[in-house]
Amino acid sequence: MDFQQRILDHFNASIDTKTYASEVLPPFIEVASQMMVQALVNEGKILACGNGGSAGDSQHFSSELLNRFERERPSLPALALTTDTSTLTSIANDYSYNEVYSKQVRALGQPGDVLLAISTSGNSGNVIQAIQAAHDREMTVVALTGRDGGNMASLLGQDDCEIRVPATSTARIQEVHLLVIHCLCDLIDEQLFGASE
Ligand SMILES: O=C(CO)[C@@H](O)[C@H](O)[C@H](O)[C@H](O)COP(=O)(O)O
Ligand SMILES: [Zn+2]
Repeated sequence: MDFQQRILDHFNASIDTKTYASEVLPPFIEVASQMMVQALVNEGKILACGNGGSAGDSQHFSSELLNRFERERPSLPALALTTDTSTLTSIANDYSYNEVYSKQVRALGQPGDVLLAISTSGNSGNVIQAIQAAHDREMTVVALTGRDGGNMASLLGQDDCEIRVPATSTARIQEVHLLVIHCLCDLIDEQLFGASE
């Protein structure tokens, strides 16, 4: 096995996916950033959820709002619903794993908040139910998806925004999701705190 070539194959596939995504995603990323800025300006917050690597992305996003991205600025209200193991395990144990995020959204979400729903397949049941709960709470949804958008895509309304990575590999989709998250953080700072040098 030629591991050097295998590594290069990963790098090249990731580069190709990002190049293709750069041709289709920027307008959706801008809209999503505007949705988030509107929530923050109106004293709202952003909740984030996903599974596996997307749980990590949820926490990556919330930490960059709560702490900072690349500039000194006040903390911004964001919360990853993926971290409280007592809450997650009790809901999964007492009800269903599909409800681990939706029950938190129903408790924490307020009208005007945004849910960042992350799923490479668009078919994770707990993320789907989180979207339904967000709509019930009069929240809007930014969906980070891939493939054909899955069942999440058909749940989204005209006030929501889907950022769908044009790829099928979970790893390649996630690599673009992280770039999208950093674009969102940058655009939020630019709109809230002025153009950077
Ligand atoms: O990170 C990876 C694969 O790269 C995995 O942990 C992946 O996140 C898990 O299989 C998730 O359960 C996939 O869920 P989803 O992205 O389809 O919603
Ligand atoms: Zn991964």
